[in-house]
Amino acid sequence: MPPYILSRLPSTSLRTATRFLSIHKPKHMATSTQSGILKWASTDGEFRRHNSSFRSQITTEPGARFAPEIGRYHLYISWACPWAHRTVIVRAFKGLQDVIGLSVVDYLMLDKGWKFSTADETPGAIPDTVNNAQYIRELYFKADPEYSGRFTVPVLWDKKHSTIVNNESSEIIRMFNTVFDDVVPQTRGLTYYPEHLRPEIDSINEWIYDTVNNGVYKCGFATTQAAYEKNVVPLFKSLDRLEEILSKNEFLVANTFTEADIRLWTTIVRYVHTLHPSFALKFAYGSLGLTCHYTVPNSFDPVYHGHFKCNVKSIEKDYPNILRWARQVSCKGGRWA
Ligand SMILES: N[C@@H](CCC(=O)N[C@@H](CS)C(=O)NCC(=O)O)C(=O)O
Repeated sequence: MPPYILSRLPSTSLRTATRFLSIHKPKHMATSTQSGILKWASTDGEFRRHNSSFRSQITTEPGARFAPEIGRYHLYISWACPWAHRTVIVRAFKGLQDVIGLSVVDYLMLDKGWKFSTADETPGAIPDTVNNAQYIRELYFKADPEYSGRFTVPVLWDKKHSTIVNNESSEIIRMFNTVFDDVVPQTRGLTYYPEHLRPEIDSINEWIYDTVNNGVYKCGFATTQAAYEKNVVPLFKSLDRLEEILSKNEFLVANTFTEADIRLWTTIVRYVHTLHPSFALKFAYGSLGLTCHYTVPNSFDPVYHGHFKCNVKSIEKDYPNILRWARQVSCKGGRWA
């Protein structure tokens, strides 16, 4: 096993992180010897996210190729994925469970990428009853035989044209937010992207995406000390900034619960060991009619703090307002289900 990259920490603030660390890089993290689908970093050691390839929209415009219809679309997610997690939350908040089908891949991703399992093999998994695929990659090739990008979740599938509509979570949540309003009148007008707050939401999303949502990946998948340090500092600056915002506000934008909260929450919830499982499971998942089996009580997904080594500070100990907000968002899930 290669020596753990943080053993060469230069600055005092970063050095404090070592008290949280194990001394070896976890096996699943990218190394320069990894190849193929599990190779995350570029040759300079930095993780660079690829743009999502399928960017069509479901719209209510007359003659639209992808029109909102009950039972026509299917969402593929992984419970392990914060991007996919956003989409399944908005699907639930907007009451779309009976409108858009759901498949959940196995939590484990190996050489062929995300795989489907039965619930007996992996609790929480929901096989692909639409395409009968064994791996997510099959959907990409069905939609485009020449596809050469990554095989990511979420995937929003159109059964009518047998193709992928969109595989970009930020766009999928925007569609779910409004486009089915005529077919699900019960949640019409319930919006997580209110018009008057859009500039503020867009602006906060932008830096949170770069330094927090994607920032944790840039730290976790870095294969050099330099690449790690370049990204861990902005990540914690942003967490400090969020702590300040949340010390004065209930939610991120205008004291209103918006998509900015949902987008941040799915990252933070993977960060915190002590967001009590009853909040996360019962409120955020259970009462939404969903079950999250990949977490177990008392070890709430420690992926970023532990595996990704984003551990200069701890949310539990150093960010009381982010923790308070994260718990509150979990409760919102229950109230709105
Ligand atoms: N831009 C995409 C990113 C999705 C993404 O990166 N998903 C990860 C899981 S968290 C994935 O499926 N990765 C598989 C791979 O890159 O091979 C989105 O926001 O929807």
